[in-house]
Amino acid sequence: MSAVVLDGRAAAAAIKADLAERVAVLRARGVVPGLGTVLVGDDPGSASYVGGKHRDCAEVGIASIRVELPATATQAEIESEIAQLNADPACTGFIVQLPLPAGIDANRVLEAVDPDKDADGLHPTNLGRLVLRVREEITSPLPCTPRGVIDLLQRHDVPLDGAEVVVLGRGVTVGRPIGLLLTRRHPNATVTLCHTGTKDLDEHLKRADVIVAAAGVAGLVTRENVKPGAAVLDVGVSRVFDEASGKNKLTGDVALDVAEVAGFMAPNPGGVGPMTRALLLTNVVESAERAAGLR
Ligand SMILES: Nc1nc2c(c(=O)[nH]1)N[C@@H](CN(C=O)c1ccc(C(=O)N[C@@H](CCC(=O)O)C(=O)O)cc1)CN2
Repeated sequence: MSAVVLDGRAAAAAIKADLAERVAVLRARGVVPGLGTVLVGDDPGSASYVGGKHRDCAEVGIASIRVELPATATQAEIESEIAQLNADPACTGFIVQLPLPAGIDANRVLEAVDPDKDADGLHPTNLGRLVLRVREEITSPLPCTPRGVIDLLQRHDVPLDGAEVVVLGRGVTVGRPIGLLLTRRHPNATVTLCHTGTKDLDEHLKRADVIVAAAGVAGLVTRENVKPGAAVLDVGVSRVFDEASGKNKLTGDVALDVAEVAGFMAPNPGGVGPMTRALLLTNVVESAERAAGLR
């Protein structure tokens, strides 16, 4: 078997084309959506992700506001920049790029963001809304990577009703929120949250119809622990030394030969990453539409 590729680049391009039309409608009404980013420190990976977010903004007509602080910035300095973005009418949504330097309390930083401008959907109020009022449509920003994972599965008609879904990783951007969102959208999916400390991980993986691997451990999922026909989405990122180039290389959680047994596979790169970026823009446009009374 050779897996159907869950092509995040193609799906993200379609989402961005739709957003460009919606931004044009907003602009015609005098509303210009604006994404703010707060980047603290000089991590090249984070700088590159933030750069990508602003290129995406330019593509769909969203204005960009960039805040950059040195790695020595204090908690108070970061929170002061957040307060300014909260108050800035040109900024309709913003994010603080994670991870933050050691010594900064990321929870306090996330809590300082106005929940209505929380483009990452990671404010406690917005995460809490995933738990409450389960029979109502969610009208607040949603966490981007979980939303991207579910969108990619739905676009390819991967069955989720009654599916056994194993999420690998307990981080705040993917592992913890994805079960909350998935069971809102597909109440009959059974979601198991596993991690590097899970006993008998292999048994959980072998039972799964869908695996979302976000543990950040290179090659953790191998073809031996994947059920034939399962959907496997590689969201993990780790840097591994590459003998050939003498440099560190970005590597996912899923071994490449898993594609020989899986039914669907979201590769890394080219799978969920581009969806994370596209859904961030979606959150910004949706916030602007809500503020303009269009939703
Ligand atoms: N505030 C946030 N910080 C972080 C998030 C987040 O969602 N919000 N997620 C990650 C980083 N991230 C976005 O910020 C992100 C990571 C990867 C990609 C992506 O498109 N990756 C490409 C490959 C890129 C490469 O080769 O360097 C892909 O998968 O094809 C987008 C966004 C942590 N921080």
